[in-house]
Amino acid sequence: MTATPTSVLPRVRATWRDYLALTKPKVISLLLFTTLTAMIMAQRGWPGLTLMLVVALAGYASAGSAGVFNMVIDRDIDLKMKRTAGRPTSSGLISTHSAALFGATLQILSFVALWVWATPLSAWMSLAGFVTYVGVYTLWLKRRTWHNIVLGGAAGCFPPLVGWAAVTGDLNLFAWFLFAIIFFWTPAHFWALALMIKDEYREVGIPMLPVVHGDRLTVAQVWLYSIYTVVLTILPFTFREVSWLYLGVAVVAGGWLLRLAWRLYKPVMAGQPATRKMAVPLYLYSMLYLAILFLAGAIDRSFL
Ligand code: HEM
Ligand SMILES: CC(C)=CCC/C(C)=C/CC/C(C)=C/COP(=O)(O)OP(=O)(O)O
Repeated sequence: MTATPTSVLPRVRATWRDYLALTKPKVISLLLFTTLTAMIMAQRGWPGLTLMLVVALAGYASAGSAGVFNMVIDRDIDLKMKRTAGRPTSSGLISTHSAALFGATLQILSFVALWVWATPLSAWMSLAGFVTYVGVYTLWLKRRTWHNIVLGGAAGCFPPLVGWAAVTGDLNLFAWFLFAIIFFWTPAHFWALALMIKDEYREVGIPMLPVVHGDRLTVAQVWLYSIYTVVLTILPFTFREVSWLYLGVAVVAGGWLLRLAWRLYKPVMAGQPATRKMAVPLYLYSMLYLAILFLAGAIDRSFL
């Protein structure tokens, strides 16, 4: 009898890598970037290595915990989509019970760490992000309405508030601007992606905008939200919260966002179906754009 190579046997024991995968590390990297740069903006300089490390670890744990619960709740639909079928909660490699225990532990540790070593408000903001992602987006809206990512998208806006509150113990108008920038940015980020994977969403019955109202309304919404975003990013300059460096970056990087959104909008409005190739540039650039903008804000408020 010939032995079966171990690489083709189904795995029965989860490793730390599988638990790490439950936390959606790539998505969190950008969420955390907005948290840490918001801390620098709040401090108008370096807030200290210890506080940065505490917030980075606790922020990871909180957003990671949200990702874990999202994968527990959505394990049925995740299993039916190619992109997500291999998730440990869908494949059964990690049981619902173990995943929920892991997620709850992360959330409790994060809340306590932020409360004790940062500020209570930062702990509440992080919990609010968790509740919005798991409760409002995943449990309530995701399977019900195409507005899911607009309202539920507020979850991804909390990380800068966590960072700001960790430094100042408070939130001001500029901190809420950072929240609003991500709020208006999310549709361009997500609906560009939704156009790329609309067939998968259709098959599992998730009412994302391209599935329920088609490509034309989607690109029109993406175009409108891109305009709102760019206008909004310029406003802090008028309040003298930031100076010329940030303004220059916001205009140039925002101009590029509008260019890519327009290049998606124009052919689709002219009657062409939105293809994956048409949507990829905007989806990929959306992430770079947000990173550049927050980095520019941090540099501007530290040195100018
Ligand atoms: C409701 C709001 C949002 C929705 C529905 C959404 C949805 C998604 C989805 C489905 C992906 C594909 C990732 C994968 O296959 O694992 C993705 C990728 C990504 N998202 Fe979002 N997103 C949202 C908000 C955000 C926010 C606020 C950030 C950060 C500030 C963010 C950062 C990223 C990053 C960095 C990726 C790339 C991950 C990769 O390459 O695997 N997203 N998003
Ligand atoms: C401060 C704090 C705790 C914030 C947490 C917010 C958070 C994790 C936002 C990320 C948004 C995101 C990955 C949405 C994808 O969900 P999806 O279910 O549509 O994507 P999927 O199909 O890949 O699971």
